[in-house]
Amino acid sequence: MDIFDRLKAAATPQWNSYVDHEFVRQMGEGTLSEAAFRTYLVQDYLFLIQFARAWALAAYKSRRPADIRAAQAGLAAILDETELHLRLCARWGLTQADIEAAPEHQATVAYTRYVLDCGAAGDLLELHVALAPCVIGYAEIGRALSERIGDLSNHPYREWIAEYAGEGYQGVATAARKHLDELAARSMTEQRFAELVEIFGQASSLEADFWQMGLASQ
Ligand SMILES: Cc1ncc(CO)c(N)n1
Repeated sequence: MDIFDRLKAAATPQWNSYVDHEFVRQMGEGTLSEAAFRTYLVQDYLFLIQFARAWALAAYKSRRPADIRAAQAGLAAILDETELHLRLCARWGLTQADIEAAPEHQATVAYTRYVLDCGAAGDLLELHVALAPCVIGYAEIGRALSERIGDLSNHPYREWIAEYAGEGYQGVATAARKHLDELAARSMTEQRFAELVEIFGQASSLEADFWQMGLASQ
């Protein structure tokens, strides 16, 4: 078991509330309303801007070049991801300026500032644990949806699912998971594990709240 599997096993209810959320189920079935998806996607763009800052903070908190590179890769992936959001929002006539002018929802503020605070108050391991549900979780969700659906060609959420199930994103998540494991092997003591489970569980619950924000908006 790597550290990610251990964290997941120790925070199973929070993890499941995130990856098995009703929003994810409806998206997979193609029944999710466009209004819910649109609210989610605009907020997710704002979320990604703050998460880019969190990955940049990970670079700042790194002493080793290998850790700086890992943070650089995470930051680049987050910025690339925003292209998907801008492309999909453009179809609704929303420009980048429109999206950036949207007020942040409380769920967006809560999750992003929680992670940034883990990075400000904690060490690099705490920050990466707070970041883990995001990148590794979406890779799991995307892959599970894509495997269940099979042929995505007529699916209303094909672009979103293909993005996270795609090789590029899967590779980023695999690298993040490996890096987290190396970092834990280097700097985690067993006494600290319970604290890290707290952080991982909290971040997973905030992910679930983020989906809920989309559902509640329709
Ligand atoms: C809320 C949220 N979590 C994770 C990801 C994956 O980067 C995302 N785009 N949005």
